Amino acid sequence: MAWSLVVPLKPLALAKSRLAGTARPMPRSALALAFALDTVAAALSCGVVRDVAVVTGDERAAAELAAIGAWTVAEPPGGGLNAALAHGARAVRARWPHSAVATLNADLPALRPAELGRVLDCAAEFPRAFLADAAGIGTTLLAAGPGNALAPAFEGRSRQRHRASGAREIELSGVESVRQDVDTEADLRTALDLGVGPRTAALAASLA
Ligand SMILES: Nc1nc2c(ncn2[C@@H]2O[C@H](COP(=O)(O)OP(=O)(O)OP(=O)(O)O)[C@@H](O)[C@H]2O)c(=O)[nH]1
Ligand SMILES: C=C(OP(=O)(O)O)C(=O)O
Repeated sequence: MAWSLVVPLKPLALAKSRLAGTARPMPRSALALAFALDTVAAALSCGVVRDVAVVTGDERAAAELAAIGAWTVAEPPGGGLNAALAHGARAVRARWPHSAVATLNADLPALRPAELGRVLDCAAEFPRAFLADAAGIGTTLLAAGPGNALAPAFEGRSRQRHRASGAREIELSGVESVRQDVDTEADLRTALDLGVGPRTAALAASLA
């Protein structure tokens, strides 16, 4: 099955607020952009991904992500993350009416295309499916097969919410790179240990 991915991205100046207040000042905007570029580049290299739509109100991020092959959808007014994702899914279905669609967080800098492919192949067996994040509380990917509404319920304890919504939890092992979102400095260290994409690696090296 060919997938369209919807990747949400906050304005860079507001993103990654949990990387603030650490012992050393972190360039949060630059990190958020590096994570998004590495996430989207890896997703575009996955054999079952047809295209990646990034929903963002950030012009610089939109331009840089378009330059590596994503298409961009303007942020809908006043909605927050779930509204942005639902809007992105509608834009995908306007372009590809019978498409399978999956959301993918923009903060997965260790993402490996083969692991994403395994998760999407598993998701293809269910009307809706999701993958819990590494912490076991949130969600990094929510998928809806052709003809099924995405019905995103992200933010906070979204693993539980997605399970309660009837989406099937994907319980594959060996897909850590798809689960490892980076919210904190400890998450960043774990992602660096897994192996991150080139933009995050270069930025992390310059901070070391
Ligand atoms: N387009 C869009 N993306 C969002 C919005 N809120 C969060 N995101 C994205 O959703 C994903 C998960 O976001 P969060 O973990 O809540 O936010 P974050 O900026 O990554 O980190 P914090 O500021 O520390 O919460 C990331 O890809 C964010 O960029 C929103 O209102 N609009
Ligand atoms: C918004 C979510 O992610 P995070 O853990 O990055 O806040 C979520 O998992 O629903």
